[in-house]
Amino acid sequence: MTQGSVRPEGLVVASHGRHCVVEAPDGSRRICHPRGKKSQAVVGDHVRWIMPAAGQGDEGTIEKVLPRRNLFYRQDEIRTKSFAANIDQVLILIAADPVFSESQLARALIAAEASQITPLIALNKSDLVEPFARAWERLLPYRHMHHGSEKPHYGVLPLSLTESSETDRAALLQHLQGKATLVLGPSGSGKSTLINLLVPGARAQTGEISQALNSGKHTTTSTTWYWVDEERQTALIDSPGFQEFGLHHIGPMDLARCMPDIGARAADCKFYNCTHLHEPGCAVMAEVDAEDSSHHISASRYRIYQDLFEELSAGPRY
Ligand SMILES: Nc1nc2c(ncn2[C@@H]2O[C@H](COP(=O)(O)OP(=O)(O)OP(=O)(O)O)[C@@H](O)[C@H]2O)c(=O)[nH]1
Ligand SMILES: [Zn+2]
Repeated sequence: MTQGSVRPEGLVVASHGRHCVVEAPDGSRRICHPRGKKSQAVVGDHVRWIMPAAGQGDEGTIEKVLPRRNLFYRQDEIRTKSFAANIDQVLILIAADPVFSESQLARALIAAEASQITPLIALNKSDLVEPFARAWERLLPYRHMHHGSEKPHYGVLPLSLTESSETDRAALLQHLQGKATLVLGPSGSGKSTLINLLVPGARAQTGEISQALNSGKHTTTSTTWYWVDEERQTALIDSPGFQEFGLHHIGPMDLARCMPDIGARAADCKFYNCTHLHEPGCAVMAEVDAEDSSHHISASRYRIYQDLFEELSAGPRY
């Protein structure tokens, strides 16, 4: 068998099962297979790859996945699912309608903290006045979360992607410029609207890729990388899987560290190994719904902490 030619570093821009699409520095794209388990790549990976030799088809081979700066993933009791590698931030897109799940939002934020990736929250559909006011109110603990410094811990951005699309496009671009941003959000929050606003023709691109990957079958790729600009400096990564956000890779005792409002108080607990569930002298419990305190922890945030602590402490069910 003749050897194919080794190509310069490539970027994985889509994945479907074991197949993926690799983009060369010149922008050309090709379907690739991993050579073995170790070369199994995810979207955002930089890879060393080989083009097929003449007469050996047109699919390339991934030889090596280069070291990752980070990997954003979720984990349930059985398996790990990767969203993407080497990303700069996670944009969590929720909306005034459908009503968002605070628990899902908290889970995504915890996963981002655990991977040390900056999250940004955007609340869409500000044109739906009353539902928006309610949702904005529910985001109060997130808008006001501080961790020592004056600057809020999380950016929270109001948007109306359909009603004031041009203004919001500009506002969003300020946050996205020069970065690779993973977009996550529940169904109906406006992810497709957002991607089509920033990447005209995204739909067509996805269609082509999924068609190539599945040789014509109408299934969508699981994760896709889109360039926003021609210079290929700003990217959006679209990925499903927000609904079942397992956090089994996080130990219960690491949970407080990944919830900044709770973590900020934990150092003042009487016991160094306080679980903040029942201990005397717990500084966290003292702040739950404390009306006139700057260290206020909302009742809903504390309930999410309790539930997650229990979930992450439980052994495997099988
Ligand atoms: N009123 C209002 N509707 C919006 C806004 N942005 C998006 N929508 C509508 O919300 C609906 C859902 O938007 P999509 O972009 O399809 O949502 P999605 O997150 O991609 O949903 P899935 O494909 O199910 O994951 C569509 O009917 C949009 O037109 C907005 O700012 N205001
Ligand atoms: Zn405590």
